[in-house]
Amino acid sequence: MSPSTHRSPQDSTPRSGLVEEASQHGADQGLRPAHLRAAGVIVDYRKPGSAEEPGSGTVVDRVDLTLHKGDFVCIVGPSGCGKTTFLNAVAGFLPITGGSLTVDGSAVPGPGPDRAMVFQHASLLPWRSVLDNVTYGLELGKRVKRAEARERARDLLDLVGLSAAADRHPGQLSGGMQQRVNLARALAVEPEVLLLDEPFASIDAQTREVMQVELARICAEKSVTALFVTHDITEAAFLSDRVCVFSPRPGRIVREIDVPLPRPRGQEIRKLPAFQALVEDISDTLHGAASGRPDAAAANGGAA
Ligand SMILES: Nc1ncnc2c1ncn2[C@@H]1O[C@H](COP(=O)(O)OP(=O)(O)OP(=O)(O)O)[C@@H](O)[C@H]1O
Repeated sequence: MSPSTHRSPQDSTPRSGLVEEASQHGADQGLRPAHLRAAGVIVDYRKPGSAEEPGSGTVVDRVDLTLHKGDFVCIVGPSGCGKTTFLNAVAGFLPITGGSLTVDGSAVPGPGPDRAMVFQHASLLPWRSVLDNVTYGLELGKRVKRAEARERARDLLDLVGLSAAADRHPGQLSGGMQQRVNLARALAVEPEVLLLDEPFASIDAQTREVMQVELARICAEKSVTALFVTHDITEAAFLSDRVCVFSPRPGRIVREIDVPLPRPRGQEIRKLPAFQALVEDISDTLHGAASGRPDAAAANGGAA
């Protein structure tokens, strides 16, 4: 049997016995309050009053997604399907056109310190030291005294393995090190939810695998709730508690795939047959979704 279960919000037709497992999962999760909830979220880029046909600018289409405290969820989907758009809406950078987005039951009014975003490119301030880059967000918020901010930044640099680089400048760091600083900077504001948009996409494959282990460890240690967008199926399988597969634009969740692999996860997990079966299952679903046959792919994957 596949190591995963599946859930397809747009299709309530039972496809296999695994639907019962998914329902059980839902019932278990239902005992915990939702932390981040997207309910019927629509994002449409069409300008108000535009002569374009209604719906022509729809990029995200009725996305339902619930994350509980400490969940790690990855979003995968074809290029241009709306993954970044959805993440930006959760961050509050973009208004939603329909549905609702809540954190701990309160509507997301716009950007806020409860949600921090890590982008693909580290965009550190080159004239500031590594330590001062990490304290930057805290200085902007002005809620933390300087001494406390520096102490917190030192703890975070320790967590990401960069204590020795605190006084260096970004230009003196490798891409992987810069992205570690970026992560420490995002964690410094102690966000409720960490949003990550392909943060390791421009890092070499070997460093990337190390960073994945580190990120999983850090999120577990800090009980961070994480929503992570990636094109890399192996990365999604390694990091996630659940993988959400989006359809081509307009992006909808065609399937949520549970990842029942134990934690903590080390590099050795990649060699497990269960891991490889999971990667294949996600891949089949993604290719099915991209070719417009998400249900066929989901049924095959779920019943394998
Ligand atoms: N500001 C904007 N105004 C109008 N359309 C936009 C805007 N930003 C993005 N789009 C369109 O929305 C769609 C989804 O873009 P988005 O970047 O969210 O996709 P994605 O799934 O993250 O893509 P990729 O995987 O290639 O990064 C694309 O067709 C894109 O052209």
